[in-house]
Amino acid sequence: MTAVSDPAHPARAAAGAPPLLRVEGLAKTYRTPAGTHDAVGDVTFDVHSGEIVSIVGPSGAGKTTVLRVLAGLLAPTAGRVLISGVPVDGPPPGVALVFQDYSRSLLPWLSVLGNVTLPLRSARVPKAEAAERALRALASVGLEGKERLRPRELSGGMQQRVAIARALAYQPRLLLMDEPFASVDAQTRMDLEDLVLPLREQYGMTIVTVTHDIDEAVYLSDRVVVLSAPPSAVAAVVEVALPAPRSQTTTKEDPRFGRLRHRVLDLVRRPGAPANTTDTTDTTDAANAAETGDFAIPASPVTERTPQR
Ligand SMILES: Nc1ncnc2c1ncn2[C@@H]1O[C@H](COP(=O)(O)OP(=O)(O)OP(=O)(O)O)[C@@H](O)[C@H]1O
Repeated sequence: MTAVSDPAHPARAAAGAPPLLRVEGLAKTYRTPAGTHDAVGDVTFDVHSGEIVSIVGPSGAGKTTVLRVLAGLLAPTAGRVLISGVPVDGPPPGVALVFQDYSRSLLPWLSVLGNVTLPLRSARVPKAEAAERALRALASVGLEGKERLRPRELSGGMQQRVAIARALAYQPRLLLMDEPFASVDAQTRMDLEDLVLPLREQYGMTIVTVTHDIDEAVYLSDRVVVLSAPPSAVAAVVEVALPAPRSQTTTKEDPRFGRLRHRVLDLVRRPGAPANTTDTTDTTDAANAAETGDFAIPASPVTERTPQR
C-alpha cells in the first residue's frame, strides 16, 4: 500500500487562530414515550481549520448525536455549537455530511453523476458549474468513467466513494462523517481511509469523523476526542503526532501508533464518566509523549499533549 500525502498539521501553523468549530457544554436528553434518556451530558471540544478529528467512545456514548448537532440536524438540550464563531441553529452553510449507509443515501434511479449534482442543483448552482464540480469530485475519488452508471452497478466501496464525491462537490469547509467506512470490507476500508487523507488538503477541508474503529481514528486523525459512557463528557483529547505521510504499513507498524491505539482503547473501555472539566495543559511535544508511551489515565478530561505524571 502506498504512502499517503498528509501534510504537516495545518492547525499548528495557525496556532492561536480561533477554532473553526467550537462545541461548548453540549448536552442532549432524548424524550420518548418511555421516558427521558440523558445521552450527552457535557461535551466541550474545539476543532481547528484543516484538522482531522475523530470522535470515539463506548457504544451509546452519543457520538452520532453529537455529529447530528454539529450538522444542525438536531437541537441540543443545553450548550451550543459555533462554526467560525456563528452559532449553529440549522444546517450550516459549507458543511457536508457522509453517512455510513451509502445504499440509503444514494438515489438508485439516478446515475452516479445525477446523484453528485443533485444537491448542487437544489442549491441553484448553475448546471454547467454543477457538472464541472461533480466531475472533478468524481475524478478525485477515482470514479472517472463511472458517471453514467447507476449506484447498483457499483461495489459498496465505489458507492461510498460516490457519497464522498457528492460531499466534495459541495466544496465544504467542514466535512462530517458518521462511520463512513463501516459498511465495507477491510481492504476497501483502508483504501477509503487513504482516499480521504489527501482530500482534506486538495479541498482545504476540516474533517470530523465518528468511528468505532480505534485503529482508523488514530490512523486518520490529528486528534482523537474520546467520549465517556453516557451521559457523556470528553474523557480525553488524544494528540496524534504521527509523522506524515501516513501509510497503512509503516504508520501502523510504528511503535508510537501501537501506544496511541492502546491508550485510546483503554480510555474507551474505561468504566464510568469523568468530571466535566477540561485540562488543556500544553507543555510537552506530543511526539515525545507518544514516543515514551508514558501515559497515565487521567482522573479528569485531559488534552493529552504531555505525559501525565
Ligand atoms: N431519536 C432518538 N430518540 C431517543 N433516543 C435516542 C435517539 N437517538 C439516539 N438515542 C439514544 O441516545 C443514545 C446515544 O445514541 P447515539 O447513536 O448518539 O450513540 P453512539 O455513541 O453513536 O452509539 P453507537 O456507538 O452504538 O453507534 C443511545 O442510547 C440511543 O438509543
